[in-house]
Amino acid sequence: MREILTIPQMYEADKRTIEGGISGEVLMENAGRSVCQEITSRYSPCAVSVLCGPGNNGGDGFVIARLLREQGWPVRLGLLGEVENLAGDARIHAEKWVGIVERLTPAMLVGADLVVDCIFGAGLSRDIEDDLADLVNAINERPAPVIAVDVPTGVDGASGAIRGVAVVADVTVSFCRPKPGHYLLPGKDLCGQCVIADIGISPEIVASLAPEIFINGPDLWAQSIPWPGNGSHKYHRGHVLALGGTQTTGAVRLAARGARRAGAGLLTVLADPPALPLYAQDAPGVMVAPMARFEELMQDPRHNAVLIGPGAGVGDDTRKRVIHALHCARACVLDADALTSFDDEPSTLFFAVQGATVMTPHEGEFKRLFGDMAGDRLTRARAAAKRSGAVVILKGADSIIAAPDGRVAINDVFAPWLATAGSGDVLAGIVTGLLAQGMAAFEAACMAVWLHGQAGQDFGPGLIAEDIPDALPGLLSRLWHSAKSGVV
Ligand SMILES: NC(=O)C1=CN([C@@H]2O[C@H](COP(=O)(O)OP(=O)(O)OC[C@H]3O[C@@H](n4cnc5c(N)ncnc54)[C@H](OP(=O)(O)O)[C@@H]3O)[C@@H](O)[C@H]2O)[C@@H](O)CC1
Ligand SMILES: [K+]
Repeated sequence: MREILTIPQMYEADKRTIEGGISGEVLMENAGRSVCQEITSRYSPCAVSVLCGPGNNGGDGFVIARLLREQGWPVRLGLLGEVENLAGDARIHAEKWVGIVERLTPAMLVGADLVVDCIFGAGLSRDIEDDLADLVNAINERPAPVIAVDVPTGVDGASGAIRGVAVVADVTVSFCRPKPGHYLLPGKDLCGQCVIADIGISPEIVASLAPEIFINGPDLWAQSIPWPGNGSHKYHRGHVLALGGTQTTGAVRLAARGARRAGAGLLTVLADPPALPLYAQDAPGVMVAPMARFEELMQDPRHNAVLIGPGAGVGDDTRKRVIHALHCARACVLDADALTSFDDEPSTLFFAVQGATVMTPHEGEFKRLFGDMAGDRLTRARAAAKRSGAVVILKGADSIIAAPDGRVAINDVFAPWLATAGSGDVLAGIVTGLLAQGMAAFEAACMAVWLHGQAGQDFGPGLIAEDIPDALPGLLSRLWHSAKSGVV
């Protein structure tokens, strides 16, 4: 279940299921029952207030209220608007509710031990304002736990944006597959624990929608990991050229360690002669060569992956080296200064992309290179990948990995410890190390972001960038043992 459905895909899945013979009324019953089961498995019977909106999210609420009451729970139900104005399946289920329908005001919260938020779901179409905003704030001010149905009211399911105000939920129960808003910030933080319930939409129907958005994880790329075999030698595992700075050497030293720990067979740092001893002394397994030999070394096809950016310096020299590396069609990872060097002429960079290329901008670098694109991070990363022809890793707490062919993954880890100097350099190194071993660009980028995130999550507080490469052997061992036992 790594697929994420967009909101239009979810409506289409609903439609195709109904065409296939399961009625909308039954889907809504299934949705309500799944939420009811989550509630009864987590809480003992207590006073519940079910808050219903005027659409099908509210319709789910009528089912939940009825089923909880049938099990003896004390339930109050409040509706935004009148039952007469409800339509379709929501109307059908509203008419099965035999209790009182109260007005939806903050008075609904008085005495509630548990709140069920069914005000707006996938159909949220504008900001929440006025009395409704007051109600949402009142829900958030009270200590009673909140179960959100589909998405917390106010969270845009497509983007994770907060439309005015939003409910802070303890648990969110959504249906069939997650939506982007469950994984993109800030929405992700408001969902609490996210549960995805099966309401009868078949995997075949989901597959027929050809989902392109995924939660990043081993089942997305583990099959593509190029594990070495008995007959492998170091050249089978690739030879990285990492272009190092003269003044700033730490960035490439960190990146080099990341690339080597990720499995690159050999790694040569190119730098101006005064800096070479520093790189050589830093790690005995690293080779060094003067930067003046870059073009000559690029003629040897065994040098199959190039990292340019960390500590490279912004300007003409970096620009020329990037264009040369891209023209040689080697796997290229472009980070930091390699991206910033093209702020004034991004189309020169995009035009030169031809082989496996991964760009790793953070928000600031992204904006400078791709300009002020419209939309949320997911939409912008996808547009940037299409435009540049490269795999784009838009770094952040919810890193997005987008391929030019439309595939995109959202990373799902909690690792704020990674916000530390040098962490991005290590990530760029890990991507390069995986590309050097022949992994395809999208899979390598996804795996690198996952390894980086897991390293941060596992290590926890106190992490410094140097710790990330050293956490890789443990993570890779886990993946290796899973691969050997056939479990992903
Ligand atoms: N698809 C499926 O597979 C299944 C879906 N199911 C459920 O259906 C839900 C989607 O239902 P939905 O399409 O009726 O949308 P929903 O979220 O109820 O809201 C629409 C209403 O809200 C109103 N409104 C919107 N924003 C507003 C604002 N800021 N302030 C004020 N009003 C605002 C909007 O008004 P309008 O924009 O039309 O003026 C309209 O009246 C989905 O989340 C899931 O829970 C399940 O039953 C199982 C199967
Ligand atoms: K909701």
